[in-house]
Amino acid sequence: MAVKIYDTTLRDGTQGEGISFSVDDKLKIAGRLVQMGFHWVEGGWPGSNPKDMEFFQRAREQEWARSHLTAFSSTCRVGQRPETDVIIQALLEAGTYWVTVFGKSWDLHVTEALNTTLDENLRIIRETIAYLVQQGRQVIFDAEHFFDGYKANPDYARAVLAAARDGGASWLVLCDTNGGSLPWEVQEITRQIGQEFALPLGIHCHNDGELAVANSLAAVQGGATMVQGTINGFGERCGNANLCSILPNLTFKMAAETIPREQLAHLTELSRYVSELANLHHPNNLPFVGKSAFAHKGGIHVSAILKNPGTYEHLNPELVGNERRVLVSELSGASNIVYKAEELGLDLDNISAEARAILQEIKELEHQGFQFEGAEGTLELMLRRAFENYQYPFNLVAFRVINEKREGERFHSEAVIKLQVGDEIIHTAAEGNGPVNALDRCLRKALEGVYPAIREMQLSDYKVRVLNEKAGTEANVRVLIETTDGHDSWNTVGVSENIIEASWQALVDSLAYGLLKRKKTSGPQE
Ligand SMILES: CC(=O)SCCNC(=O)CCNC(=O)[C@H](O)C(C)(C)COP(=O)(O)OP(=O)(O)OC[C@H]1O[C@@H](n2cnc3c(N)ncnc32)[C@H](O)[C@@H]1OP(=O)(O)O
Ligand SMILES: CC(=O)C(=O)O
Repeated sequence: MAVKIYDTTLRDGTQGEGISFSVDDKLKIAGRLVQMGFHWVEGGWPGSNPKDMEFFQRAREQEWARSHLTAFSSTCRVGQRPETDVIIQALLEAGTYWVTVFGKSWDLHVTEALNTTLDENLRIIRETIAYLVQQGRQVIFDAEHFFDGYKANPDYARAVLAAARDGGASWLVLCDTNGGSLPWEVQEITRQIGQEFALPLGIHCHNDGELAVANSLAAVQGGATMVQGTINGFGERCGNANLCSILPNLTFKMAAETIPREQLAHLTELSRYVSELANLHHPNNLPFVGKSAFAHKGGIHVSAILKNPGTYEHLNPELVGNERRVLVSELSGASNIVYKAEELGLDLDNISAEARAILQEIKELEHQGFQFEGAEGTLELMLRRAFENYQYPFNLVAFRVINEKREGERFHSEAVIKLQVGDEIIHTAAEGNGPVNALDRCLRKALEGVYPAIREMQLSDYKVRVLNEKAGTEANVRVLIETTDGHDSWNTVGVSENIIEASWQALVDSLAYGLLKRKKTSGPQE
């Protein structure tokens, strides 16, 4: 079975709240989709806005390989003829060989939204498609609200498809525009339409009932051979069918021929790239492509995947370019420690007494408020201390922070630190706009001469979480710090009832871990 993949991220995806791509972004995304072998890329609606018009002008200079670029539009307006309708003329100006036209297939929409007669709707669909075909275009017809329309008035919904066919459409796409249909309805209605119409069928689902992926797969079971959707399920209201889930399900579970299998290994990268260009967080729990899609936390799970990954994974993550991860937390068993130690290249003989001891320490620290799954830097330092006799590159002798606020003057903080580095004692002082900033500056000042690599490390995020709010200002706090060296970033954690001490722990780990990473990639420090 072959199923063609039609991407509408650049059109229906941009109808999602908070999503707006520049023309450059759209061209970049289109380029990636082409590289991966998507069959159609719907670039936008040229009659809607100048940005989409510019996209189609610039898209002519881009390489389309075996993918088709398609431009989207409504039919001509009620009472108009396509040859004089501005929206249809803009569609032709886009200059694409493929065009996608949507029309109403639910009688309610014809009378209420279009405010016209059922016959006039059939006329604008038929005449628009016939005109576009006459202008040398291949037309995909999106039958808007098809499933709702079919349930309300099946004869009229069929008449709409017949009008599109008679106009010369190449594909009939059944749309679950309001996203409220159920998989078995979609499968059965698609099957019935497939028996009545000789044209190939497509499916376009929205996710309002959280069933867009299931409905798209059901349509394929019912005979559809084109699936429309978007990357990450972006789209109007709750979004469209997510192609990042549909593609692996079709390919690996339903044995359908879609895009080349080797290209599916770029799916995770594509999904994250599109989120990045949309300036949106990439949800960890996205199936197949999310950071947590193959992350194992419970000790029982990790123990089993060490024996056979298939015990808790429905698919090999490499097939979609994702990776298996093991998290360490209070829900870990010794297996999580063994897995993590192996990943770090530490010499650990299976489940040893040391592994059990460190596991116990982790559970106790999490009870105090530490959270290691979000602080891989602190965790790695702990494991290396336990299994490799890792020594910190510096040790605290003492520090003092002075805060002063005088009426009418700015808050003033100053830190003084005494550190031991090898045999040397380093004594420094620095000011900052707050106590943590003063400590951070002072610590760097003390260490930069000995470890110049620290100059490249910047604190990129600092989060404080009060752990037992009821204790008020006496509460324990957790400080999570993210640090970057411009290429990579890492997280470290500290917990104390004193926010300065918690910050100090996380700060020290952030620099120590940065130096460790540096040593691992480029050998010993200068
Ligand atoms: C199901 C879907 O997702 S379809 C795609 C929806 N996407 C968008 O709407 C985004 C792009 N849209 C736009 O830029 C604008 O809405 C435009 C340029 C298309 C139209 O703008 P305007 O001319 O100002 O009209 P407006 O948006 O207020 O109303 C839509 C008009 O299109 C008509 N219309 C709706 N569907 C169709 C159709 N399939 N065929 C013909 N006309 C249609 C409506 O009846 C309404 O006409 P009216 O003003 O005479 O009542
Ligand atoms: C065509 C379309 O976007 C829809 O029916 O949802």
